[in-house]
Amino acid sequence: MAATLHAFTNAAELASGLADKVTERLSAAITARATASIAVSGGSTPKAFFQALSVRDLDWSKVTVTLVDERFVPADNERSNHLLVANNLLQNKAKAARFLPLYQKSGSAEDAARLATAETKAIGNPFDVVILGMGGDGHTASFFPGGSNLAAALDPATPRGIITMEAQGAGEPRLTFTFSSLQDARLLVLHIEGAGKKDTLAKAEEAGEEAEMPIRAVLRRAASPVEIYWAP
Ligand SMILES: O=C1O[C@H](COP(=O)(O)O)[C@@H](O)[C@H](O)[C@H]1O
Repeated sequence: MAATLHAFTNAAELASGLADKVTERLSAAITARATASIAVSGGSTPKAFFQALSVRDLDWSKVTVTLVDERFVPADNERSNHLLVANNLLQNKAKAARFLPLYQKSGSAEDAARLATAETKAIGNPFDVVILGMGGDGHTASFFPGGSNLAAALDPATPRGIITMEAQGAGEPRLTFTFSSLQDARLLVLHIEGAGKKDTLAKAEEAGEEAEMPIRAVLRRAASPVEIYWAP
């Protein structure tokens, strides 16, 4: 499915423009189905967007928020994506939203993935909105080059749900929604910032193995069009 690039002059304009787009889609979902769902990424990029979205007018009590991926760490760990979302998105008007974490207190990441898959089933398919990020190595969600479960995570036949991932560039073991869970979102966004990420995107758009740059799976095979939000 073709991708569309939405280029902004700076990060603040992007945060506001993306918050407007997401608000519109979540509102439409509430009107159509009385509920709305959004899965967001962690990392350093989405903070300003989260803050902009948190003050938007919306019936947040009808919105379920979850994560595209998470580190296998509790929510008080400074590297937790849950912590980032709690501090920046689940504030202001968005405090009323329901949050479903991927991290579960359990003996192993595999057990946590099973529990999180069961917990998040209630959200319903497909997600109304998915916001992906991308690392400089071409990973998205926790689909890391060289990842322990990369082939399964990217296989369209792998069911919706959460899978574990370990990889050299990942730090802690990860929990990530599978490709099949994310690729048909009603609004599928790739949010990237900076010249370096634009260069990474250009490289990903060239011929090459998906396993080398897993973002290629999304760019090439997602059922939904990919809306790329970028600012320098
Ligand atoms: O590890 C992760 O990194 C990517 C990109 O993060 P950024 O710091 O370069 O913005 C992110 O999309 C993913 O959710 C996160 O777990």
